[in-house]
Amino acid sequence: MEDEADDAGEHAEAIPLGDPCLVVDDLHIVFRVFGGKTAESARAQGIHVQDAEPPRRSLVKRLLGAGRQHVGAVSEVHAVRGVSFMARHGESIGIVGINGSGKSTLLRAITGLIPPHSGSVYVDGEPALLGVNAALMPQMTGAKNIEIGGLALGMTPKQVDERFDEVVEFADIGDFVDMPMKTYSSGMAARLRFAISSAAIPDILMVDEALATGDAAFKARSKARIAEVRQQAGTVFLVSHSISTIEAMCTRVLWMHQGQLVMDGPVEEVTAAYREFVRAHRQARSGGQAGGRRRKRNGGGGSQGSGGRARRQDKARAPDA
Ligand SMILES: Nc1ncnc2c1ncn2[C@@H]1O[C@H](COP(=O)(O)OP(=O)(O)OP(=O)(O)O)[C@@H](O)[C@H]1O
Repeated sequence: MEDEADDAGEHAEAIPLGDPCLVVDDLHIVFRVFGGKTAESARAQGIHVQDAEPPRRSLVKRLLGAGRQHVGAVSEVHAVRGVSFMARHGESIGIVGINGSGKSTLLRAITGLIPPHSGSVYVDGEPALLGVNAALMPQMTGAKNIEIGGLALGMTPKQVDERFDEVVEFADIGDFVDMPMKTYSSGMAARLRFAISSAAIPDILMVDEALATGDAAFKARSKARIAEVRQQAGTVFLVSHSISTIEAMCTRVLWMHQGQLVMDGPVEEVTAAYREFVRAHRQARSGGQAGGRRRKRNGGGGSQGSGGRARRQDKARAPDA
């Protein structure tokens, strides 16, 4: 969680809301992960992982594979767990949550990039979304990606042509537009994704961390573009670790934790609760890490003296526990 001085104190303007444009009903997203290590590290982060049934193999495959060692386990990462909410035309909805809480997965599921394991996503109209982590081609130039991305969003070749210069200017990538995207910094790529995905004023605009990568001028342009989308009855979803950006650009906030929606409400209410949670989470983690480092030093054959110091620290911390 970061606070950006540029945004601090700003608030998104409330506009009259339209009819529902999106209903997410008891949505579950499950990823199959091959390899035991991934499951272990995910579990260590508090992510809900369960061992999956091994896939049924055909007789031929079983015979060919006979004698081979089974490498790693198949596990399932339950990334989104029973999420339900409704969004209306004109809303600007922020999604907050610590790393791995399921924010991007939820957005990708709304765009239709990931099929639900169970539950449903209903969208009013055809969602013309380039989506989160949009599949722009790293080996192609920015120019080619603007063309392909624009067409994928439903623009005609003429419209792509007309908006080309505006997209380049918005993304502020200058001459890099003629370079392959793999040469871009992550900030440049994120700005270009945002510029392409918002060029056609989509019904639903998904913004995943793109705003964290720009300077104050890019943020101001993005804010104006988001306002334009909302004015034209579009809906905006914004994932950001910057609470002040969420406060400046959103009218409602969803808080995800371990794949679940733990809070959905007005900006001030949710961000206040989330700030408090993050502070406590950080304190718990820094306490845990300090303990971990201490244990490692002692375990590494440290002198009697350092072990003594560690024990005294533990005693001093005991009343807090
Ligand atoms: N393609 C995938 N295959 C397997 N697991 C995945 C995949 N994509 C995401 N996950 C897992 O799903 C969980 C949710 O990930 P997600 O990227 O949605 O979280 P996030 O809240 O957006 O995180 P961050 O803030 O770090 O971007 C994580 O445990 C992640 O490891």
